[in-house]
Amino acid sequence: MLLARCVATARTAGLSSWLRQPVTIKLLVRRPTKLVGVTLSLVAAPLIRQVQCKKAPIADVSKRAQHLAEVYANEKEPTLSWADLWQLLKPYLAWLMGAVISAVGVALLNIRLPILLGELVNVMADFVNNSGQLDTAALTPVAVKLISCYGGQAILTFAYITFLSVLGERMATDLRQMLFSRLLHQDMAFYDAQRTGELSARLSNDVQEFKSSFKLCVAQGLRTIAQTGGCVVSLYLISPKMTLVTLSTLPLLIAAGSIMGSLLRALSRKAQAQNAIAQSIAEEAFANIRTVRSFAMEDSEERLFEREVRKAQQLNEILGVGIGIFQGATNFVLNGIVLGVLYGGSKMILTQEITAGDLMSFLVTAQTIQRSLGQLSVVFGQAVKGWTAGARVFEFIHLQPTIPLKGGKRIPHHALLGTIKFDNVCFTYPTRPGQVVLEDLNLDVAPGTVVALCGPSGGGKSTIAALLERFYEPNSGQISIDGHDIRTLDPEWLRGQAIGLISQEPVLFATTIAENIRYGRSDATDEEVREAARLANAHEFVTGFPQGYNTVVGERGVTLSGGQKQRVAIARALLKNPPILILDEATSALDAESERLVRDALDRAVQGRTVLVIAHRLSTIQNSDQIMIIKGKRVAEAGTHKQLLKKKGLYWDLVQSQTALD
Ligand SMILES: Nc1ncnc2c1ncn2[C@@H]1O[C@H](COP(=O)(O)OP(=O)(O)OP(=O)(O)O)[C@@H](O)[C@H]1O
Repeated sequence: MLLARCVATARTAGLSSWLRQPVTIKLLVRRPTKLVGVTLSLVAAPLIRQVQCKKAPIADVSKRAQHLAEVYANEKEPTLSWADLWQLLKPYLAWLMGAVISAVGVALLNIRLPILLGELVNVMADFVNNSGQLDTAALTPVAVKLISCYGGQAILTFAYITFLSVLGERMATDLRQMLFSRLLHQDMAFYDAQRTGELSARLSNDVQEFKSSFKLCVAQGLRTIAQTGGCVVSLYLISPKMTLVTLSTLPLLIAAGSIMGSLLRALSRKAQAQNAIAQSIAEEAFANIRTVRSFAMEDSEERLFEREVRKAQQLNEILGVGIGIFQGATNFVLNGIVLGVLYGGSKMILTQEITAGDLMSFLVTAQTIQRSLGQLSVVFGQAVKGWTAGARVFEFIHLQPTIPLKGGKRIPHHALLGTIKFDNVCFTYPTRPGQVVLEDLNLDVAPGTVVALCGPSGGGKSTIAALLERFYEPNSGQISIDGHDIRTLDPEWLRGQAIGLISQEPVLFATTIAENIRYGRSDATDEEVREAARLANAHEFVTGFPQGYNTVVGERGVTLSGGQKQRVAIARALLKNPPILILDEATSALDAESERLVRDALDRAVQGRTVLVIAHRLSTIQNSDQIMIIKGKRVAEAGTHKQLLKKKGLYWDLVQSQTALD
């Protein structure tokens, strides 16, 4: 095919006629140039095609991870206080005490067991040496003690594991609930700055890590500490002098341990932050899977995730090495101490301060301590991780929102007219303090009227709606409803009953249609839900589904069309029956038929309410009682459609641009 194309192209280039022509200088120069050009293009075209057909190179999406890393690097290190821990443990003190007593009991039995075994060996050695007969009278008490000890150990082990499991699970549940509740209460500005992946990482991974570490620390830590304490007493009984000399090394050990501990904590924090970055990337990819798919970015996302997960792996490996060094060094130092005891002890034997038997007992007990401390260093490594995880959880639990969710005045439903007033409102978003969005904005909305807010994109229309719902506080100025400053009104009442918001991209929950509509008012009857759906032009399509109102809509309502989602959202808002309604470009994302249905529903919805319509379409704008053009951080023009048309100016420009759109 390529060859055929070559020939054809050569023909069009006039190869045969060129060959038949008389040779001139001009011809010699011009035609070969043309031919070379054609030949080159013949060769180049498939190559270019091939290059174009090749899959686009994987885009560099690393900035996302880089941005996340910067966010984490700028965070200050969260801390966990003993008071936090106490607050968490207080309701479960009985379980904790049960666990502590059982764990210490197991430890004490562990100290007792070797002694009993020794006694048993002595009794057996006695009858082997002396009579050769089994002396059951001497053997039975020791055997009974030993069996009771084993039995006690089994029961206590069962008890402390059970107590700890109950305690750990209840504490983790409380922690999750506390964190979730505190997160739900945070200001919108907090959510503007946070990532959902990070929040869910704290809610699941960090709480899990904290719980496991706590259980391990109480179980193993307590046992080993009790064991060590018991052995130190035994040591003291054998030789007070040698015990005190050995213990004098403790402050040095503790100091070294603390330094190492803080290094490990820093490492652990880094590793956990990196885990959260990887999780954020995965969650974002899942949440935006349609965008990922439609841009064929699976490979890029995969690469990005792999890179970040590998970084997390490396940091965790370094942390593992750090913990390994710590444990190795601890063992080395402890062995050194045992050696030192041997050296000092042999000198004491020479000076007849202790017997060789005492030295032997001292060494065996010291070795038990050494083993316990070795285990303790493992516990310590885990404690570092748990402490960091706990600190990350409590960091958000301690965060105080600036706008409360509850508390304040409520205007009775029958007395609420729905007058809205913005007085010299200035506002900048907390996450972008350098950009003034509204400056001395004044706005008056009479009760029961429909006011269209229009104007250029980014002018601040949605911001006005957000301020009215008190998602943010204005920097200065006042917003009032029926003359009441909204800061004095109960936000729960304001958002839950006074104002209904229908936005451009309504989000539904992954449950049935009925439940999604009932989100507007949880005590609504089935008939009220249906009535709201009828008003919102949703009843017909809902009953067309095989499962009707019990149809599950998928995550964020993904299994419904845009228009259907919008109508369910309108039904949800109508069920609330709010005196003030905000329609934030509620129909702009719909096709003509869906828009007709939705607009029809909205026309019914606005009856008898004060309505703020954030509108782009001329048909919506001109049907409003009043039009306000938001431009230059304030209301640039206001009036009815007719009044503004007379003035021409800004509104005229808008009408011109919108006519084409409509
Ligand atoms: N959460 C936020 N944090 C920081 N800045 C924001 C936030 N939301 C909006 N902005 C900025 O505030 C300005 C006003 O945005 P707003 O959404 O109110 O405009 P709009 O008039 O509704 O625009 P559009 O018609 O395009 O929806 C814009 O410059 C926008 O970038």
